[in-house]
Amino acid sequence: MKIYNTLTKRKEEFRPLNGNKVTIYACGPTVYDYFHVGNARVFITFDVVRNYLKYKGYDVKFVQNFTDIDDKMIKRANEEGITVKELGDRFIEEYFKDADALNIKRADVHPRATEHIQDIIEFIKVLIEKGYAYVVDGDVYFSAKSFPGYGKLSGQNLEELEAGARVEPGEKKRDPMDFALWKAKKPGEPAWPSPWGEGRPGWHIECSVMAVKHLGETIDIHGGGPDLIFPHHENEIAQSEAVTGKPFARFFMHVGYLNINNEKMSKSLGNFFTVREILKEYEAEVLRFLMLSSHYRSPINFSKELMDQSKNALERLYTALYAMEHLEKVTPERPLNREEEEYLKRQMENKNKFIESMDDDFNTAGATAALFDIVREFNVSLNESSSREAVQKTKALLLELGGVLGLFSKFQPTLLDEEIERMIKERQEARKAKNYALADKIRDELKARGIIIEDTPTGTRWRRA
Ligand SMILES: Nc1ncnc2c1ncn2[C@@H]1O[C@H](COP(=O)(O)OP(=O)(O)OP(=O)(O)O)[C@@H](O)[C@H]1O
Ligand SMILES: [Zn+2]
Repeated sequence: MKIYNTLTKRKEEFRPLNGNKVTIYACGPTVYDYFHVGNARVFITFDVVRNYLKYKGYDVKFVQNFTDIDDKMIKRANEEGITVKELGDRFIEEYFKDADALNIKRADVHPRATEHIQDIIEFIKVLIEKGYAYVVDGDVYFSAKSFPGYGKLSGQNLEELEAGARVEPGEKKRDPMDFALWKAKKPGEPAWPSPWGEGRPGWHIECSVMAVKHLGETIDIHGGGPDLIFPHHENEIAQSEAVTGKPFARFFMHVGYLNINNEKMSKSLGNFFTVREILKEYEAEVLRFLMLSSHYRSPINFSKELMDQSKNALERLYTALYAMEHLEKVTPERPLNREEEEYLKRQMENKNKFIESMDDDFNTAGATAALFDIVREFNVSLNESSSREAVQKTKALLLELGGVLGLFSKFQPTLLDEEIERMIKERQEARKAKNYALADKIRDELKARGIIIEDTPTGTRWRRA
């Protein structure tokens, strides 16, 4: 399969470094607020990348960090009158709520910067010993010019970079291109002891340290949003390769911008929707589907119209799934006839189309188109007199491929009457035992599956919505 590599600016054949193992590190959120739809694009993209590599049989280890100490964290914690730790704990919890709703699975490791301070200090010590970093009044800076490959990711040379660089007030670096590894404590800021005095780590160093610690000196795939190419990932490369002397990441993947009115959705511009807001109006899967309908590197111009289009498209897929579910119950169990065998061959071609699309730099737009081809083929070819096997195989195929994209999490096979009765009995027992949380959960689950229950003085009654 091929992946577009920002390092070489072209699609390259992907093979893992170590046999069947694939290591992926994605830069995660700064946890000072709910995440917005632009951030969600990155998380959903890497969730799909990971799913697909697993589907292909790779043994994937995926790490996504939480940046839980930086200027934004400190500012927000002060505004709210809480500690940076409390702020981080709160928004990590909120991150998981939205991620769960969007069916973004947990990473194998979600390291937090503040839990790696000692590792960061050790890493910086090596950089100083090797002559890549220097100390000024309790700050430590990385000297960009000391690292020969500096600029290789963003494709800029030192002169171009120098023209864009400046020294911010309060920074004591020798050269405008240098960047902070360690920042001396300022009044009112959280700080940790270090050989250079109390302070806190810079942003770039945390990812270098956590990636190497959890995934090894060379990782297969490193990624994030488009604004991370420079300086964040450029700096990560410099720090990591200066320490290890090995290539840091073999492939860099960068997601395209999610825009609104053709401008980057961002907190600082104020033109953003949080995922939490969107979920009040739409099923989470609609947002996920919207992201998948474009190639991950193409820009997306987010709008209500686009959400509505995605909603309709997703509904078409669900309608087909429920039609398959129905046919599966009423069709005769008999061997496939010739036409049905031909039909299943055409569906296998659609499956191949899905795989070819995904093999081509995770082209989810092509992959979702293949799902619609499967549905179209089903709609014209099968009916109540078709062989049950043909229906079952179609449904299994659609669920398998949709599952790779993280879709159809809301698909629930229809409940039989006796299953409903059994769940109602369980709920009654839970209520008797005063386990109201479980009782409500059962009621909600029934509701999600289209069963309405009513408690009456003579017992609980139910009906299908
Ligand atoms: N509009 C966007 N489109 C695509 N990716 C984005 C967008 N905005 C942020 N990202 C990405 O989301 C991830 C999480 O970033 P982070 O939490 O630092 O964002 P942020 O700084 O809060 O966002 P903002 O850019 O809105 O200030 C990063 O990989 C970042 O590149
Ligand atoms: Zn990072």
